[in-house]
Amino acid sequence: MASQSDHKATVIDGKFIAQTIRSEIAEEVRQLSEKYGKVPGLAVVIVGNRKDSQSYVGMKRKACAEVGIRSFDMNLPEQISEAELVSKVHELNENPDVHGILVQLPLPKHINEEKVLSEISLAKDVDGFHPLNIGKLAMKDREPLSNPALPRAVLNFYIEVE
Ligand SMILES: Nc1nc2c(c(=O)[nH]1)N[C@@H](CN(C=O)c1ccc(C(=O)N[C@@H](CCC(=O)O)C(=O)O)cc1)CN2
Repeated sequence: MASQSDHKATVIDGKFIAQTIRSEIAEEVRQLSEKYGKVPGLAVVIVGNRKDSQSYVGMKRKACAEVGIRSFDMNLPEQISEAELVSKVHELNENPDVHGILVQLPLPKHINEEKVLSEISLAKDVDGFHPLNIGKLAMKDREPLSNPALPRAVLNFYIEVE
């Protein structure tokens, strides 16, 4: 039986691993653009002025820029209605240059988060927060969208290539 002393602690260098993954993604994005003329696009939607949310969103937009993913910034006012926000999500669903959508949480109290998240196209749900993606609803007559053949840069994006 293995004793505790048989196990050596390994220090994980998270910054190095993150940098390695980002470099790999940057290369995959470059190849995707070169081969198919398609640049992955991520829409980052933020509602209101919460400092923490703004900071997370800023980091996500910066990370996109670093690897060559085009980010579509949508900064919406705190007072936006649920119906208006859903309509913005629908616009992004229809935009062929937007391959991934994330809505920063939490949303203001007057907005039903689950309703908004359920309006994000399943194919563009980068957070995987859609009720179908988190398994709150059963998949009916649908093929799972995750395709292991897609490179990591587009794992959560769905880009149709000819
Ligand atoms: N659309 C989304 N909204 C929110 C998410 C999300 O994943 N998608 N998560 C949080 C906010 N958030 C990112 O947006 C986030 C919060 C906290 C952390 C985290 O790892 N915290 C660590 C500290 C990390 C560090 O210091 O480097 C911790 O708490 O231990 C990551 C992401 C809500 N909204």
